[in-house]
Amino acid sequence: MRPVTPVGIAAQEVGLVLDGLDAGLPVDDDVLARLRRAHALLAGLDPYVAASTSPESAQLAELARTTAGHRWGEHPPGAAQLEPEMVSGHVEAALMQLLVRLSGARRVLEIGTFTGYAALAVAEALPADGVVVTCEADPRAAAVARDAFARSDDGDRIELLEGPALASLEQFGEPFDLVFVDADKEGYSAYLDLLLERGLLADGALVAVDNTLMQGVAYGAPPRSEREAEQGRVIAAFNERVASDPSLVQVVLPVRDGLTLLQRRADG
Ligand SMILES: C[S@@+](CC[C@H](N)C(=O)[O-])C[C@H]1O[C@@H](n2cnc3c(N)ncnc32)[C@H](O)[C@@H]1O
Repeated sequence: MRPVTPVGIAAQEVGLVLDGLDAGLPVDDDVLARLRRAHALLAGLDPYVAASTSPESAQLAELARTTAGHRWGEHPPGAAQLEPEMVSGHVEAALMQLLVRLSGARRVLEIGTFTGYAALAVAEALPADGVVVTCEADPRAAAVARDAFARSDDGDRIELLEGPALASLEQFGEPFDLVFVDADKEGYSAYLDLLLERGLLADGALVAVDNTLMQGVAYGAPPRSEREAEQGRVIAAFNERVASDPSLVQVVLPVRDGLTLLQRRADG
């Protein structure tokens, strides 16, 4: 079957170039044309997806700017390095907003707030009596998010719990309609177990899990650091656990760094 996706076509072009180079063929105009096509296919993808997606609100655009410009400085011992690239951002948050509206969710849980972009996006899409509970371990990120929520008309629908998410989850009693898992990758399996075992998922609840492609390392792309290799192994193990659980149905969307949508089977 010939590839039909932009990424698949780009991979085929680069593969043909590599085959030629392995066979000792020269870098001629045909090779350069294939590389240029592959580059155009890949480089244009994210900007085109963003440009074709509904624009973010003014308050989300402002939070995106604040996040991009924030200087986190030295991280305290034991805390992870925070960086602007952690933000979920426009396209992924637009998808979360659509999921809120499609599912009719009223109670949403986010694990991993960072500066609050997705929480604020979800709050925008929730009905007036909806609530998003968001968990953040790092006080520096929580402070930026709290400030953004305080300045927003949608902020009164957001409850920010500061501290390790696992401890917060253990205190919840009421189930959620939609959960966005976007914190430490090592915790993903424990979060899912807890959600399932403690009855924190309402009937038909949807769980969206971020970074399930882990920059390609999850499916075998060579890692650029030992940290990346470890994160790739953790996410690959999580993906296997989800795929081998007959009580779940799931789809992995290649949105941003991969977003898995999963649900307990109705008869599971
Ligand atoms: C990728 S960012 C989240 C991005 C956010 N969802 C957004 O929409 O912009 C991951 C966040 O999870 C937080 N985090 C890491 N481990 C955590 C834990 N055990 N409990 C709660 N938050 C944690 C990090 O401090 C970081 O702010």
